[in-house]
Amino acid sequence: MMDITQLGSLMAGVMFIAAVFQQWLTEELGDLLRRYFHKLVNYLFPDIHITFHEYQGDRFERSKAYVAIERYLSANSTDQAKRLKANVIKDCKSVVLSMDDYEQVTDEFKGRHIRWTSSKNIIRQPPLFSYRSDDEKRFYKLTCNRKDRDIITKDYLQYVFDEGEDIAIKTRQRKLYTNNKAESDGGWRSMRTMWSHIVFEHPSTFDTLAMDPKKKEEILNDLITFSESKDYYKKVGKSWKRGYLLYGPPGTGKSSMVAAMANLLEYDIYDLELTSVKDNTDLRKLLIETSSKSIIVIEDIDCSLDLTGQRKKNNDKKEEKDPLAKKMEEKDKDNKGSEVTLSGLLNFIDGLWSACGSERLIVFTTNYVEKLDPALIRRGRMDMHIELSYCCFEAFQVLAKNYWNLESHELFATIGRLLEETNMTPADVAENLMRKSKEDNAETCLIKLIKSLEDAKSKASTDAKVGED
Ligand SMILES: Nc1ncnc2c1ncn2[C@@H]1O[C@H](COP(=O)(O)OP(=O)(O)OP(=O)(O)O)[C@@H](O)[C@H]1O
Ligand SMILES: [Mg+2]
Repeated sequence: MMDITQLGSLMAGVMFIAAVFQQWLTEELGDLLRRYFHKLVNYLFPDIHITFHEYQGDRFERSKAYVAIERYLSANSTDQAKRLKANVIKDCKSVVLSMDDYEQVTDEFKGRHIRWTSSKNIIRQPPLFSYRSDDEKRFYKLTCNRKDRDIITKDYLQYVFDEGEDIAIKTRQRKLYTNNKAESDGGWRSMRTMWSHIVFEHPSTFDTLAMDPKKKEEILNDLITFSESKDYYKKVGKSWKRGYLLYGPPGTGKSSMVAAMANLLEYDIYDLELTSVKDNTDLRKLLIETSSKSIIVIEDIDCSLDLTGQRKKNNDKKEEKDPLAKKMEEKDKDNKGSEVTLSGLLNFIDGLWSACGSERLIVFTTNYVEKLDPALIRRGRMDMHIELSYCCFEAFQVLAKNYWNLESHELFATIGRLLEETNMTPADVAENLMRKSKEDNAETCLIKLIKSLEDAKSKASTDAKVGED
């Protein structure tokens, strides 16, 4: 027979086992129930929603994601929407349509369906201290199936953002920037941007550029390869930029080529006037403010600064200078107004800061390549050296086609011979071919050009004779 104590222990043991079993059952059951509950919710509500607000927090700037989505939807899905908003761009030259509030469009990505809705929240009481005066908060809502969540949030959204950025680049108005001396004078003014800009509209293209066709083809290929090599530059660990040195006599098309490059790749141009830059710090500030997809051009680099001299000066630093010479040097510096040094410029081109933007060309132009410090133009800094020279016959043919739509003419042979015998810049040839009065026609202009070439030839031979004497 069991005594009372043994019975009590047995009961306690049974109760303990029952409690453990009950807890296990609840957990298992709970898990099971939870799983079924989730399944039921997924079945009843299979979609997830992601919202993208136009403004995040109280920021003044529109959210980049929202703007990219807006552009993407404008380009791809507006034909589905019934109510559209019109945005006029490029000085009323084109209209971009975007879907109006509370419109809905659908999209498809790798077989998955996506729904986009444009919507807005009306804020009853706008915050007291807000940059924005509007009391409407717009947002886009993306709806997709829960099971597509990963592919949509990773691949699809990245695709939408990239497409949005591409559209922005294609539809933007390109700009020609220049650095303004007055803006970098210090004080409150230095807070403002140091670049000022106008709309960039230059008609020069590679088609209108008169030069040796082989060389032109080589430059075109180089530029196109560069613009398509984002991944390659990343792979080899180089920042995505390329330097071009354009050299040759005045009027051979250096500036025209910079414009043609910008038109080909749809880049902005930053025309950097080095003599207006106070010092290396300002040069770096200017660099930081430039955007990607741009050409930074320093024209007539040989005249911009005494860069080679500057280097020499640094080398003689240790020598004791006589006070008068020192004073003269300082005065000279004041007159020049710029303390940018060669090393500052080299840093600008390929120092660490130069990687702050990407897809950028740096172009130097000069009439005197031999005057430049070799450090400035070594390969890697100026990757391609392009000589623009006097007009050859092929270059003349391009100009004849541009100015008179002329492919051939009996006078072409004479012109070809004269161009071989004398040096004339494309600018001068173009000047002769230009229509200046109503009486001018292709033939009168060709005759005018022949006359100019003959004059130039006889002038060159008299100059040579004088030189010999
Ligand atoms: N290679 C060229 N092809 C077509 N047009 C040209 C060419 N070179 C010069 N021109 C014509 O001459 C004008 C002056 O040329 P551009 O300003 O490009 O010369 P540049 O080499 O930059 O001269 P500079 O060294 O004086 O700055 C251009 O507006 C263009 O009409
Ligand atoms: Mg020029």
